[in-house]
Amino acid sequence: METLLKFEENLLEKLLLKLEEKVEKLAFLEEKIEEMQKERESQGNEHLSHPVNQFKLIRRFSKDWHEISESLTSHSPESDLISQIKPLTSKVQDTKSAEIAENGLLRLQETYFLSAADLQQGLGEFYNGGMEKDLPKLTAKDCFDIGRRAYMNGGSMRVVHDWMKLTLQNADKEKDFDLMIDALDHLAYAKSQIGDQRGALMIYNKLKSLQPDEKRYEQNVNYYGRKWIERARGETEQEGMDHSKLSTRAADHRPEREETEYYEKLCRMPNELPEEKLLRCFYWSNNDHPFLMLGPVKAEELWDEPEIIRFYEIITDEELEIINKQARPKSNLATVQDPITGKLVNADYRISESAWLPANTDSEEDQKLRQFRNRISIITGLTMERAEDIQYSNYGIGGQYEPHYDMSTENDAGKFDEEDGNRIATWLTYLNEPKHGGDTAFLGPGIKAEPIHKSAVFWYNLLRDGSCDYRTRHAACPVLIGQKTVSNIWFHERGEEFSRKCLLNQTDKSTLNMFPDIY
Ligand SMILES: O=C(O)CCC(=O)C(=O)O
Ligand SMILES: [Fe+2]
Repeated sequence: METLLKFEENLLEKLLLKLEEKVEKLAFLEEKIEEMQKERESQGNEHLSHPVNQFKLIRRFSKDWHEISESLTSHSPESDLISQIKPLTSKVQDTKSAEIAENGLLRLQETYFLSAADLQQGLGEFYNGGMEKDLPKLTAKDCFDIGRRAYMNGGSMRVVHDWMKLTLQNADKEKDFDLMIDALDHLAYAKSQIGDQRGALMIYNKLKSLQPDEKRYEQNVNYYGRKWIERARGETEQEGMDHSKLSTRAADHRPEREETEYYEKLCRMPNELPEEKLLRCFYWSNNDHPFLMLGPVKAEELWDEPEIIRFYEIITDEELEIINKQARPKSNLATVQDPITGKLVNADYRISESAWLPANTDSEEDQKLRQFRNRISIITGLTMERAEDIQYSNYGIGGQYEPHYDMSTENDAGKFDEEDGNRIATWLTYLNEPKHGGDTAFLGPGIKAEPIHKSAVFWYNLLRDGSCDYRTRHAACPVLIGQKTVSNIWFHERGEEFSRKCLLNQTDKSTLNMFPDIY
């Protein structure tokens, strides 16, 4: 009996431990649910058009839902709920979506000259009349992770500094002591890098008093103390001064600085045309083509040399819907279960995703897409025979496309297929209209095309003698607010021998224009 009694005591102890564990887990889940519901409610009116909300949604899947799924797994590994959560959290983690989202916000900050506080406060200036309470805010941990990302990218320490300062202010309000220590540590380093040795010293002193066992703080106090004294005596130059502008890009992804700065400036500034520039707008029927005679297309010259033309209303709602419908499952997007239908649907949050639509079956949808292609062929006078399939792209947080040429240039290693020839022209359709940002910037003329819903821009990438037109270098500016989807069609040289005749003189203006004098 004594053994039995002892055994029972042991069992009770274990049961109690189990129970406590479960209660703790339940409390954790309850807290998570409350936190996430609160965050969802604070999304404000703008929901997913707001980059901060997009960022938060991705973070919930990479962090919160991951933790929930881990916690549930230890409760009941076979649960139905886990099988729904796991594939998505793993995909979000595998695709490094949280990192991409952090970089997206940093890119917006850099391009549009936003302060860390602008972003933290929910970009109020872009929401006319947007009430303060309707704007999504970044938490202390959000700020820390963004600042840490900037630090790991090896970008501007001024940016790291500002994010860490903001982290501190918010961690103080949220009473997150551990986070304050981490933020102070990074802030001190950033200060030392931007030449504020005294500031760094003061923070390390504070850290030393908070955590006396941490040897590194003591070493840093000594080091920065020495530096500061040397500087005060004029013995050393100010060290580690960060002269780089606001570069937040990862070191291995930093194209030519000068071009990047120019492109970012173009994105940031309003479109400006030289006063003397006379650009035309007109109805285009391509020399009274029977399809266009009664319904010519509204056209507008965005630039003349090289000629960049915008056509309005060139795609129907139905065609748009088909493109979206066909492209979504093809883009490499994570799938989630639709809570109403139970079917798997795509969660499109990625920075930029592309899909190719061959439109080569007998289905009604594909026939409609071929009709769209045919319309473009009639408008441009170019054949679709060698044109590429429709390419669909969807931009996410800070989604952009760095300056590039669409054609292969002399320097490209993998040249084009000789049978098709180079990409002679580009047709770029805007499938929707973001609220801010997302313009297509043309670096040659220094202008940009706003993404206007259902319009398209068209230009030739090659000169009349087949050589590259380097004035066509272009880029997609980061999307600040809203969503942007586009579709490209690239035409190739072969088959255009009669529609765009080859000339010996590439600079002959009268023949360079696609549209000879209209008037
Ligand atoms: O999305 C844009 O504005 C431009 C896209 C582009 O240049 C491309 O896909 O080649
Ligand atoms: Fe392009």
